[in-house]
Amino acid sequence: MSCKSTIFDPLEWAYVYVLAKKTLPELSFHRDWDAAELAGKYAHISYEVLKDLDWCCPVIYMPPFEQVVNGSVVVAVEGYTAKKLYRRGVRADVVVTDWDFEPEGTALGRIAVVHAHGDNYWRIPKGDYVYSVQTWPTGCTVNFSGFTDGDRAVYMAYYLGARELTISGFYPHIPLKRSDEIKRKKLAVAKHLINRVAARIPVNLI
Ligand SMILES: Nc1ncnc2c1ncn2[C@@H]1O[C@H](COP(=O)(O)OP(=O)(O)OP(=O)(O)O)[C@@H](O)[C@H]1O
Ligand SMILES: Nc1nc2c(c(=O)[nH]1)N=C(CO)CN2
Repeated sequence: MSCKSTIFDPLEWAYVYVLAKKTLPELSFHRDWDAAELAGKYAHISYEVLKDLDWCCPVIYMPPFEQVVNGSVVVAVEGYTAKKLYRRGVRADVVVTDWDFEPEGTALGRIAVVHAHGDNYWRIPKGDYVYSVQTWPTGCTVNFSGFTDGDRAVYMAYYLGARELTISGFYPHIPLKRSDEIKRKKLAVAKHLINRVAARIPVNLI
């Protein structure tokens, strides 16, 4: 398989990145490029493996999800969610993760999309993963836009051809894992970005 770096919509990414930096100046964006370079060295699988799936109408499961519904692709946001789906008898087709919420659950999915950023790149493993970045992509990495795992999964589905999508469990008012100012601001960014995609295709929130 050919392996080239890909960015779907540089203008959208520029919008997202400005928004994220303005909202969350406490994060280490100055190390995002180091993260992308490392991911570029790790990456040997193109995001194109994702094109083998039928993206017409995916379901994206966020960590607090309750309902399981039919869809053409099952996307789990974080290993935690892949585990939760597995316990309900569902295998994730894709796990979108920045490797910090029960990452061992990533192995339960078929394809993992591992995000490298300036506050995690020393923790992400080298493996048979698709690597996403939040800089101009390098090596075999991909920039889908989006920021947190949840909204990045939504952008990914949109760019891979979703004509409509369902999100199960996006409850930003009930933060999981921890509830601090950074988490609340990240979830507010996620909500804003999901709404941007929802202006382009129908997004059902359940
Ligand atoms: N109520 C919720 N609580 C937590 N995450 C949610 C919720 N609803 C949706 N999500 C999505 O699930 C992802 C969970 O990832 P995780 O809890 O690891 O946080 P994160 O965004 O990686 O931030 P941090 O690394 O600072 O904890 C979030 O990025 C967000 O997109
Ligand atoms: N530099 C940096 N980038 C990120 C971070 C983070 O903590 N630091 N968290 C994200 C997902 O929530 C997405 N991108």
